[in-house]
Amino acid sequence: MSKVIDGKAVAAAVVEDVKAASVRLTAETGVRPGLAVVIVGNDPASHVYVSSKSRMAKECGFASIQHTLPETTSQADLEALVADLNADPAVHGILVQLPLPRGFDSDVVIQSILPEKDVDGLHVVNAGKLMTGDLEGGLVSCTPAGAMLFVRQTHGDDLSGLNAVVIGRSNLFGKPMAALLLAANATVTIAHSRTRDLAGIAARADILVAAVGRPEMVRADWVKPGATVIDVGINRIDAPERGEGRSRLVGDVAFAECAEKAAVITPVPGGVGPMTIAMLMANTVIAACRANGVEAPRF
Ligand SMILES: Nc1nc2c(c(=O)[nH]1)N[C@@H](CN(C=O)c1ccc(C(=O)N[C@@H](CCC(=O)O)C(=O)O)cc1)CN2
Repeated sequence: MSKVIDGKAVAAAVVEDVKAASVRLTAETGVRPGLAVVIVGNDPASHVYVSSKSRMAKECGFASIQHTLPETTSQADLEALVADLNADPAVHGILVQLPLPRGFDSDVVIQSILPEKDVDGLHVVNAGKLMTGDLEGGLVSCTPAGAMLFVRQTHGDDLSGLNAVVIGRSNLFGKPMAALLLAANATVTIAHSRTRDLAGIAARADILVAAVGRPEMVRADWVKPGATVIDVGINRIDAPERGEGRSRLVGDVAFAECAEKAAVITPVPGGVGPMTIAMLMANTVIAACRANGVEAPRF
């Protein structure tokens, strides 16, 4: 049986470090880190995530400003809000919750955020810094940064000689995760829906990362004995065994059978998910430190 990573505990430890860095910054400069969280529309899951982000920001001692906009907001109005937040010196981090409602051009909105305030790490400047191995100069996307912390805690900072396979090639996760693994000297393969022999490629991975959004797609025969398996999927499936109309969360990995073969594995829920919000707090305090000429903490 493998070691199951407790994402909530790791996230809580990150948040403690963020709080300490926030206190230090305020003591040295009188500045409180400021995080602006923007949500458009009524998606219930997005509202839950945004409330958690705002609550966690307050816990970290940040000034947290939530902008809740109706679905009828125009692209121009959203971009105007981002421009105001860019110009506000009390705001060090700007987060636009994704997905935006149909009709918005998310990419244009994300690229309108100043790179130094892009605490989601999605601006092309931050993506470019990550791609060129400049991990300290930019801001790294939160979920991959969290998943990478698990990998570093398991294998150390140098992954030389290890094969890593990332299944999924999204800008939000797959590509930045692959870049982080590469920067740590892993031999990295990005696999996706058009990859031939996905199972065979996955089975060669010392570090297998699944981010495809397909419930329990990764089966035991995809896992190399002794591998580290990081599950980034969050899929809600019907659970009639829990009663009529009930559902449950599962990852992209068939947890029970894969745990028999892996040395280390993350659960869903309680694995990578909680790290997303913790690393957002980390990025915000980093951005606030940099904006005020104070050495930024490393996570
Ligand atoms: N602007 C962004 N939008 C979105 C991001 C993001 O990083 N930036 N990521 C996701 C949603 N997300 C945060 O925004 C997020 C997803 C999941 C969790 C989490 O803790 N999940 C729990 C389970 C929660 C549940 O019970 O439903 C877990 O895995 O344990 C936190 C944040 C898309 N949008």
